[in-house]
Amino acid sequence: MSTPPAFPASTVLGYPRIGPRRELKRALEAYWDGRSTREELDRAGAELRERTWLRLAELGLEALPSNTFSLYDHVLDTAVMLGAVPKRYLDAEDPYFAMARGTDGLAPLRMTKWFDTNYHYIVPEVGPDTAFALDAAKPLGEVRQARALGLETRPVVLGPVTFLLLSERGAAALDRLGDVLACYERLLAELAAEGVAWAQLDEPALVTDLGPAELAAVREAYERLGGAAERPGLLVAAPYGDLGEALPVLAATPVEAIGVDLVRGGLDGVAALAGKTVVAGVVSGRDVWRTEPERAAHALRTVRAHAAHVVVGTSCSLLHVPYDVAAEPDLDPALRARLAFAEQKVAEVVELARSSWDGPEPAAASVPLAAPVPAGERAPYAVRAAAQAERLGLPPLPVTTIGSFPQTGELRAARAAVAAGTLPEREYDRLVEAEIERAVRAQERLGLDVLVHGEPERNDMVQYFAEHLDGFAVTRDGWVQSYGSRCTRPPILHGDVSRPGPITVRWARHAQSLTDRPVKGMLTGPVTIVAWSFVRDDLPLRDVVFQVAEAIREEVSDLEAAGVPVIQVDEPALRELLPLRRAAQADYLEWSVAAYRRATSGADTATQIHTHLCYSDADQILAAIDGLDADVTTVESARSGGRILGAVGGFGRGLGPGVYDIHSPRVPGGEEVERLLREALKALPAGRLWVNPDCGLKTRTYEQVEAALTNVVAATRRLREELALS
Ligand SMILES: CN1c2c(nc(N)[nH]c2=O)NC[C@@H]1CNc1ccc(C(=O)N[C@@H](CCC(=O)N[C@@H](CCC(=O)N[C@@H](CCC(=O)O)C(=O)O)C(=O)O)C(=O)O)cc1
Ligand SMILES: N[C@@H](CCS)C(=O)O
Ligand SMILES: [Zn+2]
Repeated sequence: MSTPPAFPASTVLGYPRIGPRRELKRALEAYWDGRSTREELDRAGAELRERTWLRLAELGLEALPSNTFSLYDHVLDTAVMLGAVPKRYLDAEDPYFAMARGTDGLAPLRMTKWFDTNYHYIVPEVGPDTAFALDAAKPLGEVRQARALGLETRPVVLGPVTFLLLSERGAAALDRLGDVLACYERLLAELAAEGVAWAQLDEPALVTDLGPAELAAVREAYERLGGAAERPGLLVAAPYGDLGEALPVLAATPVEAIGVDLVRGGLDGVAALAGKTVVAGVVSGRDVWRTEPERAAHALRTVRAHAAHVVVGTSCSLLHVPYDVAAEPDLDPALRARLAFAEQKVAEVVELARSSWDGPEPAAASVPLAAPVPAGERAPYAVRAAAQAERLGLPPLPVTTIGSFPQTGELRAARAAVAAGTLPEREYDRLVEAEIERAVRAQERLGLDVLVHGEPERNDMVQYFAEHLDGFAVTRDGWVQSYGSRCTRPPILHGDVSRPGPITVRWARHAQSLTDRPVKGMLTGPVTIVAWSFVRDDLPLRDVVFQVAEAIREEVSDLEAAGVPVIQVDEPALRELLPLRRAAQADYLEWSVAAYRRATSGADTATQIHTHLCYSDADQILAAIDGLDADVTTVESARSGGRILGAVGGFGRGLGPGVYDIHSPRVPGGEEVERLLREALKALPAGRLWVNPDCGLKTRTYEQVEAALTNVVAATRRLREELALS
């Protein structure tokens, strides 16, 4: 191939795509509900892309990315582009959304966490029979759409090695590397024929620990793609950490440009970048803090000393940060002045690219050493189990839910009205109480054993707590995509955390007053609260987590004092924060488990502590989950094909592997639930098995939930009878 033109001076690796006012969410949900057509959905997507490119150009960004838009998920887009659509989806009315969400007769593909973020991707299935065949319509279409606006773009595609490593079979799927590379070669040829100057292949898997076979795959992939006769210039981007041992391997291939994360990754290996264009990721895509210009300039100077050409960029896609600080007039001005969302980060990239990078060396980072871990122990499990059995008197295979019941439009609108000052708080509280009663009565009717209040008062399981703790700020419109059309507004943890007063007690007490059955109080754990917030960086993360743990410990104590017999402390993000490199994992697991125990160990022997994990490969951290010492652990299992069951044999306490995939609008039949329960009974003694959905029910409707739980209870009763007879 001929030498590509010089890479322009500034770029970002990707951009938010949900829309500044969540326009994509509304367009998707209208299409799924049958209120709009596929053409209308596509038009909404096209408008969002157009707005993004025009705004990035207006902000002065020199190299614009394309194909960073997705209707649901970019990993799913890549599977479709490569023809990796499992046969069972081909006849669905809309195979793309059938894979993402399932249909009446068809379960969706698995969904799990994207590296150490709160974004979730759809896990591709790649088998020996997958008939790879390139369909480049999406990346080509976006290049053409931008060109019609007079803008040249750099298509961004997930790279072949990460695509295969993230697929169901993981590293074993590298046996299909040759066929996948043939598709990528064709893609690059089609992009070159279109006149594209540069393409970006994202390879975040390269910042994880790679063995010899995986490193050989990196070498093979980029030797082959770099050697392709017809192709654009190639930028291989490695966000979320340090390239480590993959850096010399990648640097030795003919790719012209490498994108390095200089916020999370260090500068130690930069000498290996000699002769390359380096997209220096000095502006963080993972936090909302302004970039320190001295630190960024220092990194840029260091890279310049080695690289052939330096481009100022972001550490990763800006997908993980909200659009615009200017949309947040309510934030305290002193805090606002410290913040940068996507628009501000683009402006920082542009400004750095225009500056000379001269200036003083930055002051050494001064994060204090972590404080010692406070301890806390409960009575041995056997003692607790006996006391709790006596107090609760539950049947075998107790049925419970994970906490949330459907969030209604009425509640959401009421919360918006309280914020706008058009609905008095007292009226809102009455509405919440009525909703709690509705959830409690539904659970009694359905025959559940441990009830929940349904979380109707919560906008989100993290934001709600942030709103009631000191040390946090929350945003009005700081939405970030979590999966598909679902978004969160991560709170900003900027000061010391403390609890001014009880947070959940009045709602739990109200629920318990309505029923004789035990009600489970519902709290979010310290790791998850911190993981799903943007966190101050002047303290070790573990100290911040322990501050939150102290606040949750106080809440546990107040719930107990109010007579709540079961308390669940959710930690769905425990796996998410696991460092990507093994060397750092043991330390993290030690302090994160200790923080959970600090939050829960004040509980009385007869108070049953539950925890819950979902959306991640919990089987990989089972020892740590055991270390949480919760009396009962509920985990996602239905959506992930029961893979957790293979690992739970030695698990010593109560366990509820989910039997209902709450992500999908589809309702599982009684036989399906019974089959999943039988599978669980092969892995666990009946005395330890709990019956529950994969996760909370807030994204579902009452109609779906009641139908599904009817089937769950019926299947459980059949098995209870069988167990009693045997
Ligand atoms: C369980 N999960 C969670 C994760 N992260 C979190 N922070 N929270 C979680 O629960 N990660 C892992 C999993 C899966 N991820 C998600 C993420 C998000 C949702 C979800 O359902 N999000 C809702 C938004 C929730 C919220 O903040 N609601 C507010 C505002 C509602 C709203 O849209 N208001 C309207 C006005 C009101 C109206 O008239 O309707 C508006 O602003 O325009 C609230 O309830 O008050 C979503 O819809 O995306 C689930 C799982
Ligand atoms: N208690 C929460 C946990 C979600 S991970 C819920 O039920 O929504
Ligand atoms: Zn969950």
